[in-house]
Amino acid sequence: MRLDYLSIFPGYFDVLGISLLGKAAVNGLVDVYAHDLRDWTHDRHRTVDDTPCGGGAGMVMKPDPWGEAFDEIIGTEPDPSVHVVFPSPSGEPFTQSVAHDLSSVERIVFCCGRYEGIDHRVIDYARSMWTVHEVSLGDYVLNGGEVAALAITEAVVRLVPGFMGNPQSLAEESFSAGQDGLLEYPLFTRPVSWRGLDVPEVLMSGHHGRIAKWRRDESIRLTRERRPDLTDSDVSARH
Ligand SMILES: CC(C)N1CCN(Cc2ccc(Cn3ccc4ccc(-c5n[nH]c(N)c5C#N)cc43)cc2)CC1
Repeated sequence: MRLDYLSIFPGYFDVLGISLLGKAAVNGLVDVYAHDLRDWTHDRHRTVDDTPCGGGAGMVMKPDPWGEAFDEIIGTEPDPSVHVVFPSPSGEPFTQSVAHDLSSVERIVFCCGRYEGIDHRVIDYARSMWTVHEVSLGDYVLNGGEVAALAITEAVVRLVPGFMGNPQSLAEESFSAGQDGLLEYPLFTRPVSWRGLDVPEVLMSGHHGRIAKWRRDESIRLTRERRPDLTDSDVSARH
């Protein structure tokens, strides 16, 4: 998998050389390339923004540098196998399902906007050339797309076959299909007693059936309390 990042702050992506992502890069599972959008400007100030047409607050990212960067980094021929991700506050929700879909893609280009956003023609042009995902991490406001691109990267790359040491741990996670969309149960490890707080006895019983039931009940309880949106009527009826 090749990952490209276009940003006026390419240094954000230095972190991808650390920890698991670093290992994936070393193992050749993932190739990471960060690019400074200003390298495709031609004025002395390396200008990437301008005032919004029609007025309004803030600045908008000019289309020209993006187009020239696309030409050099991706190419000038349409190729639907290239997936271009635009993090955006007005994007579709980024979900585990989208992460799963992207984990089997060979090439992803992340376009990280700043200011009030990117001239919409850039996204329209990208849609005419590649497979585009305009996605939002959630209903809160970031200053740009870089942090979102990092989060999306981690969610996607950890699903790439061969990346995680223990693929079984992926199967038991929240939001993965295998858990009926329920939140994960509480986790415990040694010591059994810690600052007057004990591990639930059932988990030390060695009775696998009771343990499985306790975990399921806890997942249902937590999901009903914290994420009623995840419990549809069918799921509620089943539990
Ligand atoms: C009326 C008019 C003046 N308002 C102007 C501000 N608009 C919202 C607005 C707010 C901040 C930014 C900053 N920004 C630039 C690129 C960019 C990419 C992603 C995100 C982002 N924020 N939150 C997420 N979950 C995101 C994701 N993924 C934020 C970004 C861009 C846009 C709302 C309308």
